[in-house]
Amino acid sequence: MSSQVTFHIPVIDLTDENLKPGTETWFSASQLVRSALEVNGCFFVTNNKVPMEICNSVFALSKELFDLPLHTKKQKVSDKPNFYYLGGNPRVPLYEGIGIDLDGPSNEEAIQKFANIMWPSGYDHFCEKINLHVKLLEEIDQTAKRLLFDAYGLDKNSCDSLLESTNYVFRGFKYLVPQKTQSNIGLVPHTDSTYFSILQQNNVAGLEIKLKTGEWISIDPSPSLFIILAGDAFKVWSNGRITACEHKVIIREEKERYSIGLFSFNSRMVQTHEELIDEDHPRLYRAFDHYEFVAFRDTVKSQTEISKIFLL
Ligand SMILES: O=C(O)CCC(=O)C(=O)O
Ligand SMILES: [Fe+2]
Repeated sequence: MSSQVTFHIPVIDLTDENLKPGTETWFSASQLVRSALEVNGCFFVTNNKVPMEICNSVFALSKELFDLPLHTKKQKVSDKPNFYYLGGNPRVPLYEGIGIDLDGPSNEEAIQKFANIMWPSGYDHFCEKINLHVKLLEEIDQTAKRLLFDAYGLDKNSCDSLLESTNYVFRGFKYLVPQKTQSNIGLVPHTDSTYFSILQQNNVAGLEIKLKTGEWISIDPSPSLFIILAGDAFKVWSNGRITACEHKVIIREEKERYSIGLFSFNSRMVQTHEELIDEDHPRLYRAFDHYEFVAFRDTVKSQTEISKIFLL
């Protein structure tokens, strides 16, 4: 079992053949995942099953998508807040993001619907490759969540219902190279509203995360290394045990940067898991509608204000 440590952040090999529920390997990986999420709110995953050929196609397709005219990218693709095109924000002028609302767990129709809006005459190659990649990322997401649930020794049925109520959004990002007079901030420090955000870079660095110590570290941009960040929803679900990982994007290279990610939300309410509430750990947070929270946090600028929103 791989437990190589990068800046004290473990790397879990999800393709390890011995990684099966009930084994010693599973148990030790689940403890690593739990402690990594409680301390720094993130860990790395390697998955040799994700063929580089698919990753390369997906990054090439993401570039094609961003090359479309602005009015095409800005078309309405989802009713959910932020599950669509974002760009032209004067606070982060280098940044562009575009989302595919998967409308539940992996859903070929949703990808097709998105592709038909962007390319009205159809684009089967886009649908095929994105669908394959999303499926692999979803497998990573669900295995990582099961490892976490087992580390807390939780009831399987209630955890299954959390997985079933997941709504994924697959997003691509593009960052311009800053001009001489421009700031190199790609994205300001923030936590995500998600349970997990699984991020993949494409050889151009930029993603930085804040450790518990307060130190910011830059994440290796290799496309074969995925980073899983815990977001606000897991902090609330875990009754404050899990840290929502603060991160930002800083463009330090003279190259356009592309990244992609799978983000998990709840199509119902986000609430604290009952088994994680007891006399020693009284309930800290109120339940909330995930999409209302996403919409609300857009109106609030400070991270401190955001983390107080769901406190009782
Ligand atoms: O581009 C990246 O690597 C990070 C994107 C991100 O943090 C976000 O969209 O919330
Ligand atoms: Fe983020």
